[in-house]
Amino acid sequence: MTHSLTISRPDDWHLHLRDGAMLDAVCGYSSHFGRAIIMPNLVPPVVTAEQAAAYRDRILAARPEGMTLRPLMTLYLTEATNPADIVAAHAAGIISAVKLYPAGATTNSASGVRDFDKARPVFDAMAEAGIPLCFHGEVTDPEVDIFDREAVFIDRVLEPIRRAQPALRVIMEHITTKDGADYVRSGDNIAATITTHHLVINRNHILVGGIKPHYYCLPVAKRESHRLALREAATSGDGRFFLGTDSAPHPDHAKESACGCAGCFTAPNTMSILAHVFEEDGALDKLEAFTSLNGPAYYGLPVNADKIRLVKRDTPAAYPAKIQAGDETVTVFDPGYPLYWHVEDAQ
Ligand SMILES: NC(=O)N[C@@H](CC(=O)O)C(=O)O
Ligand SMILES: [Zn+2]
Ligand SMILES: [Zn+2]
Repeated sequence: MTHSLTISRPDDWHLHLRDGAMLDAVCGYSSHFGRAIIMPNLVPPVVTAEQAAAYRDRILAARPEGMTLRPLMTLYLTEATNPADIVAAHAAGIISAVKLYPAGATTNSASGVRDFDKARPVFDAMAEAGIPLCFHGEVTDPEVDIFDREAVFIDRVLEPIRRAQPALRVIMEHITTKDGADYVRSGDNIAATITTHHLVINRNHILVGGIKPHYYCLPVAKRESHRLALREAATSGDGRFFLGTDSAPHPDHAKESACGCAGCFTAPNTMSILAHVFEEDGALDKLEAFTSLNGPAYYGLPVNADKIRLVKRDTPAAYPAKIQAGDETVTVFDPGYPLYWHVEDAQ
């Protein structure tokens, strides 16, 4: 039996496209998406409107022929960020959001924020201008267990910031816990992205039977009960949860290392995996809300006017196990099962 489903073109509300040869190699794999929030954690980070505009132009130039993805740019918040610069970049249409990395929390986050009080003037200006703030929500305190860092971030950092500035529009990026999902449901002006891979893997996938570097990302996947809580949130249709793939390519040599870096590259098979996951949970009717409706509603943008079609066939969808990026390879996320949902453009 062939099933098919036509949905508004999805958006990716959290995407790493990198730069240079890696950008050229990965950009085309996000072609099913209408728009993507582009993460600013380049080396050096994207901290000025000029850098964001130049990066946007490099992304537009890297799109293969016929690809329509519109990059929505972000600025990387540092302790030196001037509130007026953010407001001006947003008013000029150069940026759609600002990204806050706690210093040292994840890949290329060394220039992030250490003392959150220093960013209060930025939070106030963003609240007034209605600019969304995306958080990598983990504390970096070495005393806090890595599996607890998201939950502790909510209590120690996010809740005090939101209490001081309730009008700030917050997105908790890539939530990995039931705590995160529950917190998002508990208030106003808060939403969360959920990645494809956190709907598929728990921490056993990373550690049982040998260490699997290609399943290591940050925040690290948690125990099964948390994965199930994320599945419930994503497939519920609740407008506060939407897709941010966090597709984060790294060269294989950097991941398959004694100190392997964090990130899963999911762009090539994300929509096929999501259709599989939503079908498994009897929630295919909620897929469009998660991938195509809830994100634009929270960001105050229109839903994409065009559509894509997902077709379930008897033969698995083909995607590469690895891609070439310059003289390096990048491994594509393996969900561990064949994917029968194929993605097509629809009229
Ligand atoms: N998610 C990851 O594990 N890695 C991301 C950074 C991030 O989103 O935290 C990356 O840039 O590689
Ligand atoms: Zn992150
Ligand atoms: Zn990310």
